Amino acid sequence: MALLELHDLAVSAGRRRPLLERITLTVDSGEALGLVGESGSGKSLTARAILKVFPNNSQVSGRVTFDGDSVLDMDASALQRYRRTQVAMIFQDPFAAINPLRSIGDFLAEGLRMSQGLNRRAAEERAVQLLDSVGISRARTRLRHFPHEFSGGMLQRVMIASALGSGARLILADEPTTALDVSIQAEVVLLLDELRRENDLALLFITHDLDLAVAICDRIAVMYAGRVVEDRPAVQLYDQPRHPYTAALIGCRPAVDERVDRLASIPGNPVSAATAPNGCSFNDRCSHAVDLCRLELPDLTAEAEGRVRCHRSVELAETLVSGRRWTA
Ligand SMILES: Nc1ncnc2c1ncn2[C@@H]1O[C@H](COP(=O)(O)OP(=O)(O)OP(=O)(O)O)[C@@H](O)[C@H]1O
Repeated sequence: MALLELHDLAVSAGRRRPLLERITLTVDSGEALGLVGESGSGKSLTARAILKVFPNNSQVSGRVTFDGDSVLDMDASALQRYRRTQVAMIFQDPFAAINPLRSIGDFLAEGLRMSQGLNRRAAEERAVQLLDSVGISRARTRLRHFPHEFSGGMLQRVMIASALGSGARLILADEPTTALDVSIQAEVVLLLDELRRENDLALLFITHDLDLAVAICDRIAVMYAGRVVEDRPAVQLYDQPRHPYTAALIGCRPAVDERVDRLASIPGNPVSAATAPNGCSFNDRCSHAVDLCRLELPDLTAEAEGRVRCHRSVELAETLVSGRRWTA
């Protein structure tokens, strides 16, 4: 049984079309799943659905199951326990996710008291250990510091420490390095990756950066306009994409060994589920689209060790751009 399972999840917020549609995904214990797609594709909504957080007045159908328990059926106290002890979220901007008026020590200790039931002294000792484990020196002194005395990278380390301390089995990381200085993004991602492996944690890693996802994830689900369009082992998906959108994401990355004057982009604009065309949502940007693609939404079907939502994926398999051509 998967640790986390989303089955046929749909979320509508009073619009003509659902914001999320037919989302079926699994994450096993200790597995890292990358959730990749352009802005507005529904990545963050999916992550929030795992915590049973939905837009106001939304209609929700389908299932979210964690370790066999239905998250959408949890009452308030079960939900609170689940959010405190089973799933930890790391957000894009750590400054926005932490109370600026409380010390780092108070922040960590409060989490530890609530999730682990530790008393004040034990929580402080554990907080020191946790800061050590995420590479923050002079940990005991640092506990008395306030968020504004930390850099973004350091504060994101604190968030990782807090996630580890909660005992969560699944970490939801929503673009955890986007708000950080480029020079420290890699450090934070590597730390998250290392600690996740050491502690055998599952990870849902949300990013628009396919390269990053391939580097640290076992599997990748690509989203487009509120739907999953490809979900396959990371290396296979990168080397031999089966959906034209995945191939387009790979194709518009700059080559490592090329001088880049201008970043390539996929022609057309990303669409949200609400504005997607009929049939395959990607059809108006896809150079391989045929009439069928404009008429009928393809199913997400089992293919190439994963699942792909494209009428033409099998016949295009040899044609689509591969990530390999960039890896000299
Ligand atoms: N509270 C809300 N009410 C109505 N629509 C919403 C709400 N939150 C998000 N949406 C819409 O749902 C779609 C998906 O949003 P989501 O934030 O999940 O995208 P994303 O893939 O995470 O994008 P980004 O990379 O920019 O964060 C967007 O079209 C967005 O406008």
